[in-house]
Amino acid sequence: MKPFLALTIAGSDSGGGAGIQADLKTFQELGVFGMSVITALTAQNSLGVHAVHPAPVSIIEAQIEAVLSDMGTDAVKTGMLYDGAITEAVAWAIGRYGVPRVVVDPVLVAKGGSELFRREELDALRTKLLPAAEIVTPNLPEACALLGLPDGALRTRRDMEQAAIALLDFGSRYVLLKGGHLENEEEEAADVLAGRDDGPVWLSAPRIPTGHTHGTGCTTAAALAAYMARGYPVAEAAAAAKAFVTAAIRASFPHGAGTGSLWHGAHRGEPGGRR
Ligand SMILES: Nc1ncnc2c1ncn2[C@@H]1O[C@H](COP(=O)(O)OP(=O)(O)OP(=O)(O)O)[C@@H](O)[C@H]1O
Ligand SMILES: Cc1ncc(COP(=O)(O)O)c(N)n1
Repeated sequence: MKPFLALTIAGSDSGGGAGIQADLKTFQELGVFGMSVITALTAQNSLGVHAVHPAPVSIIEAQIEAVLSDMGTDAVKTGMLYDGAITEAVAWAIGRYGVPRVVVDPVLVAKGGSELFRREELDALRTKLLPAAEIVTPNLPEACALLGLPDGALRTRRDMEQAAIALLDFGSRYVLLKGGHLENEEEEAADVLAGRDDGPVWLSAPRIPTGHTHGTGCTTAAALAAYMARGYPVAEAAAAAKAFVTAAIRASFPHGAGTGSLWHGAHRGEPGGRR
């Protein structure tokens, strides 16, 4: 048996809840063999990002080359890319190796507000990477930044639908706009999926009353990539990823003194707690 393969190109989170660590846990949970290209090291815990050390572009290119020239992959997921030069190198390599399915999570800011990407170099994401994506998965602040809108400009479901459709102009086939940050949606955590050929579809789940949501975005995009690696069409992969992340948020736990982590094994239904 040869398993399906997925490659994450992202930053390392020492706390284990987001970035490369969340992605590899999610791939494994969903029966997909995970591989990784590390773009940056972060010293991170529940209280925030304490230090960031980007990798040189040459070692990022070497990691991608090592994996894709020999092993190949069924899907790629990108996360924290830190700056324009790394973004361009990743976009180029994805194009060179003809990666079949590409999920771009345009990570800009961590939960606590630390910048994980150089804002002034956002054009590299817009013009180089988004056209290579089958699907891009911004949260509301990321959608505002990509569209050049002021932060907080997207406040209603109608705003979200319009923004998701507008984001398609950057060239991806689909946009999954995540509504975790939509403050006036008390009852539901609702995301909208827009496609070039399909009208917007809403994916909703009950909003879970927890502050322990470190890594929700990475986990969603990684689950999407895992299901896409397994051959699911985008709409089915997005619905399955939503179910996976909702279960992981429901089983989230205090992990440090600040924002706690998701439990990626929750979908198995096993109790994860200590005795
Ligand atoms: N409290 C919650 N209960 C249920 N689902 C949630 C909750 N918060 C976020 N979600 C869901 O989690 C997924 C990730 O969305 P979110 O908007 O939080 O991503 P993100 O902003 O990229 O993550 P982060 O804020 O960690 O960077 C979405 O499907 C969203 O609807
Ligand atoms: C290395 C790294 N990558 C991404 C995020 C964002 O995390 P999320 O949006 O999933 O909370 C993070 N905090 N650290």
